[in-house]
Amino acid sequence: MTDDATLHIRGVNKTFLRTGKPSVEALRDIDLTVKDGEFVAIVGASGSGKSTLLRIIDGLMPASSGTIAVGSRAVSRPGPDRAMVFQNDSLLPWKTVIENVGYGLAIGGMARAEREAIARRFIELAGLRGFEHHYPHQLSGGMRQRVNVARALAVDPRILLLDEPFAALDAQTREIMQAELLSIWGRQKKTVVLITHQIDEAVFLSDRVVVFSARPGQIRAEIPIDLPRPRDLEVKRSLAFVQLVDEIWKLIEHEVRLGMSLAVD
Ligand SMILES: Nc1ncnc2c1ncn2[C@@H]1O[C@H](COP(=O)(O)OP(=O)(O)OP(=O)(O)O)[C@@H](O)[C@H]1O
Repeated sequence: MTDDATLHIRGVNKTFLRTGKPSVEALRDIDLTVKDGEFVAIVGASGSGKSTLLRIIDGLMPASSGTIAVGSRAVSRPGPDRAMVFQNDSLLPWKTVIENVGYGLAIGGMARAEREAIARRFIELAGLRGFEHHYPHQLSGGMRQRVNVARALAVDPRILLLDEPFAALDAQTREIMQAELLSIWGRQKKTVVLITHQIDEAVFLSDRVVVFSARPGQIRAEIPIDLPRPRDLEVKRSLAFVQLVDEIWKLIEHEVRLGMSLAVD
């Protein structure tokens, strides 16, 4: 496996062909490099192809054209170097927390004792110590989403792909999760691509915010976020933070309005 976890997205296009209906051009000419250890957030109108791009990066779906590489290695299918966290928790309801967190390792063939030891480490990191043998239905939404994040981290991916991971949470839980994610990332230094509709979440977490145009998704702007790190929730009250959120909102507002008028049947 390559040591360099830089993500290279080159000339990616995606058009969905639909039987009996017009095709949908979702992505056009996406070129993006996410450096090893960098945290990049993607924001944009609904339907601008953000989730499609993440699925292509993860290898769940092929691009119509273009390439994805991690370091010098081209990727076209899911692999242990990338892990995805979805908006809705995707836990197995019949498995306990420790079994869910160790699930990716079990699939990889790791023996029980070893994978449980690793799972315990990530359960602890996610602040879930004491809940190892609970089932998903015994946890709150925020706790389930922490299990999802722990499960993604347990396979030790070089690249973490987060598709609106906190969208289903209430505002306070979301803020706590944002701070937790930052502290985990501060220790683990993964390459991260986060999709979010919350501009303040994008600014708070990332090194760079990429703004997508309305469909077909194209990169409209890239805004470096030069707020000092480590960041805590206090930074959200600073003038620099508010100005960045405002700048990005102005960029995206026009695209959001356009996106509303482009809904697909
Ligand atoms: N399997 C598919 N078949 C046909 N069209 C699709 C398919 N998946 C996505 N699309 C279309 O591609 C476009 C991009 O969808 P995508 O989910 O990537 O957007 P998004 O930016 O993630 O949206 P949101 O922010 O609402 O989640 C949309 O118009 C969507 O309807």
